[in-house]
Amino acid sequence: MEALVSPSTLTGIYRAPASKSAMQRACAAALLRGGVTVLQNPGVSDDDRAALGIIRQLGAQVTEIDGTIRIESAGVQPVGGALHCGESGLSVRMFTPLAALSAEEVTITGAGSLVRRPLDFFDTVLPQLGVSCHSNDGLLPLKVRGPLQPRDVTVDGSLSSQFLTGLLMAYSAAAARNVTVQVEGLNSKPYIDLTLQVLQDFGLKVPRNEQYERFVYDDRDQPPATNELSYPVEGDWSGASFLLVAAALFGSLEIRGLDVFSPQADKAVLQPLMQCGAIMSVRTDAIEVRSGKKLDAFHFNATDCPDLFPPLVALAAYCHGTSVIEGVSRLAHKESNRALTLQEEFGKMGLTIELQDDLMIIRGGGGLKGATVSSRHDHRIAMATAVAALGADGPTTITGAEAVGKSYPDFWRHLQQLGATLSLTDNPRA
Ligand SMILES: O=C(O)C1=C[C@@H](OP(=O)(O)O)[C@@H](O)[C@H](O)C1
Ligand SMILES: C=C(OP(=O)(O)O)C(=O)O
Repeated sequence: MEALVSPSTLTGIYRAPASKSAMQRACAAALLRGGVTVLQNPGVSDDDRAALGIIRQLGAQVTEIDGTIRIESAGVQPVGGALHCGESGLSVRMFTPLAALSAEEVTITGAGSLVRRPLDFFDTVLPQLGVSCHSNDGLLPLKVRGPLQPRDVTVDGSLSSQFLTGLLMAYSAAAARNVTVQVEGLNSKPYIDLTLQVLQDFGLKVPRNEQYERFVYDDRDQPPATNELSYPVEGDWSGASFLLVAAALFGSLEIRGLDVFSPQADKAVLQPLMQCGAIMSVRTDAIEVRSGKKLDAFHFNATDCPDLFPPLVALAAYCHGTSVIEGVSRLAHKESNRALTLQEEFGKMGLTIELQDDLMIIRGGGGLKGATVSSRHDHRIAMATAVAALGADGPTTITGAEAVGKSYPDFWRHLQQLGATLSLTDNPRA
């Protein structure tokens, strides 16, 4: 699919979609806690659908009722011995240790860019926990056979926090006692806060977080969950960050459905927006953002919130001066190698981006030109180029526009509803 986006301004009230990070964790936690959970405001992205499919494959009954999702579970009980993770990095990394709670062999597969994303962590760590694990040289498909036994272990958290999320969920489900997960070089730390928050919300055992270096399970038992749990999935700061940036540059939006106290990493988008001088008012019920001021360059460290690079590149393109975003090394293993993809695709619109070690240096304020760019099958590249296109000197064609489905299938419709001039066609050129 192609999106043709013309220069436009956005106005109105915007409601953020459900966070896929929160939704996928909620699916896992509902499977693990057992009994009945009803998810309110469930996510509808491809990654959310993958997580729902996975918990079915792990034995849960999932029913959609009047815009909610009812999950009934008796714990991890694999059905059919296969897990399909779609293109979701979080799903493969979080659900693999959960599948390994069972004594049955489970084969884990994925699609698209996921088949190139590293999983060596499991080859190293799972055998130390009594799990037999065979990967395709550190890639999918994976075969695991548990049952996983929580033990003291030291793991590497530098490539991705998602492995640790999976491990902590598995330890909590196995009611780990007197064991410690030690982590070296953890990145994307707020995602672990979100994991711990979800464990807490679902009544699962929560380890003590010692400076993101040790996660300590004490000797207490966790009381069994009894009552039905109704869980509202929180709004998505990651998807909304594109609209926050768009409003700061080209319009005026009242953004609702975001929890300003959320542990989500991408809430940090407010910092560079404030630093560059965006006109904003942040309240607990809504965030108002509008354009109208010349924005200045900013310096921001995105090591712990790497998904903010794409929207922040769109922001930096229109900020006057040289903006610097730190944390480039975190982008190598996303849906695309995002540092290079951003450099190449924004380059087509006339933006100069330099990559220097861990720094992305963006020379903004010179205006962008309408061009033909590709999402490179990466949802966040499609959304970032769309935001940038709103201020370009002519129309921009974004090929592979369907990529947004991974996290935010309503993205194009929402942009249109807020006043963007855009059309979608089914041309499959990518
Ligand atoms: O746990 C999560 O929900 C995620 C963690 C982050 O990954 P890393 O920990 O690999 O940085 C983030 O980039 C990804 O989109 C979602
Ligand atoms: C990298 C992402 O997700 P995941 O790692 O879960 O595939 C993302 O949403 O940008």
